[in-house]
Amino acid sequence: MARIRLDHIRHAYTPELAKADNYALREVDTTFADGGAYALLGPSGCGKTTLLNIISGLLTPSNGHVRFDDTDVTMLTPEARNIAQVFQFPVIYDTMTVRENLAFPLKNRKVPADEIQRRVADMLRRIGLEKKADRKARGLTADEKQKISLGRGLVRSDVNAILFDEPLTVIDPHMKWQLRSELKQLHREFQMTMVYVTHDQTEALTFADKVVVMYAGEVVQIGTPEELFERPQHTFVGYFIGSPGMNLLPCALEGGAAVVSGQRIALPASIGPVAAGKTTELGIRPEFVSLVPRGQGIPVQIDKVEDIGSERIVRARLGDTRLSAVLDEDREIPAEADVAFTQEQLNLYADSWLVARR
Ligand SMILES: Nc1ncnc2c1ncn2[C@@H]1O[C@H](COP(=O)(O)OP(=O)(O)OP(=O)(O)O)[C@@H](O)[C@H]1O
Repeated sequence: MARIRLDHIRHAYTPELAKADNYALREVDTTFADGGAYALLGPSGCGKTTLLNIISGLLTPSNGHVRFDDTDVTMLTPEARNIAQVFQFPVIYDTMTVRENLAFPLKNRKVPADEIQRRVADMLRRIGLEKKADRKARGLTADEKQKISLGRGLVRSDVNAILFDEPLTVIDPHMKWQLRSELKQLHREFQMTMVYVTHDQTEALTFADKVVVMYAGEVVQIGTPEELFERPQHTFVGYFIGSPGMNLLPCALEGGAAVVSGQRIALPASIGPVAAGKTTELGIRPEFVSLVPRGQGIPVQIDKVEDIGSERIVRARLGDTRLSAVLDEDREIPAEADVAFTQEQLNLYADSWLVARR
């Protein structure tokens, strides 16, 4: 497996788009560690597939270089890059049996027959198709065919990386969980470099060690699920990760406090200075907002309480600013309440980026 270096990558699909400064990837400069499991997460159109295709060699970037370890692969074809790919829809040979499909990439690489047999048997078990091993792929369901695609991607051990583009889209919801666990298990056992594109945060957070959050052609944060939850580097990450997302309250700064709709909220002393002229927002996860008796916190107007099983979401307004709180279901919710914030969990954003702590 290999370390993947994305060295100042930019991409515009046509020269005209480049001239108009309309880049699908505005600037990506990062390194994926050898043996890491990365998920590229972001909304439709943010550039995930473009970046994956640049890693695989299906696209050549307008600027920058791709390196696998110390080899510059920017101009190499996907075949020459020695990678495995799993796409959104099955790519298999319909006239071959399931077993033959799985053996195919190994035979191509001239792997010895006994090893092929062993690896294929292991993969059949992992994807749950042992009983259909000798059936032709043609007659199988879309779901089963996609499992074969996954198996074909995972069966080789000599690839530089395995790239997945929304591979579980056609898989039945109850099977998704099982296949995701199987992928994670394979990663643990064989430490493959995996890059997995998805717009589903559950999928990204459960699969990856590191989630690469993309927004408008840029990587806005790479972090563990905990890091993305606790210290979103950009307001988009706060909003996109978590359900409901982070509360973002437009604020002014005044002597160590944020002023939101006329109410002062003391900031942790460690939050660094902010240059004048920036647009500032206070970020707080709904999980760190609590309701306290009137007079003990900041007065809000409660609009709605939603029951979501073990928790309740309180929708409120602080002046004109909307705010959510997530509370345990057994917590009583007074008709009139103030809110209080866990101070350490307050994040300050200037022009959408997290203000560093000292
Ligand atoms: N062949 C193309 N020609 C021109 N523009 C393109 C082309 N493919 C993608 N784009 C544009 O590049 C941007 C990034 O697209 P990309 O498919 O990489 O996003 P994505 O995050 O993978 O989205 P999705 O989840 O919908 O697949 C979008 O604005 C898209 O419209």
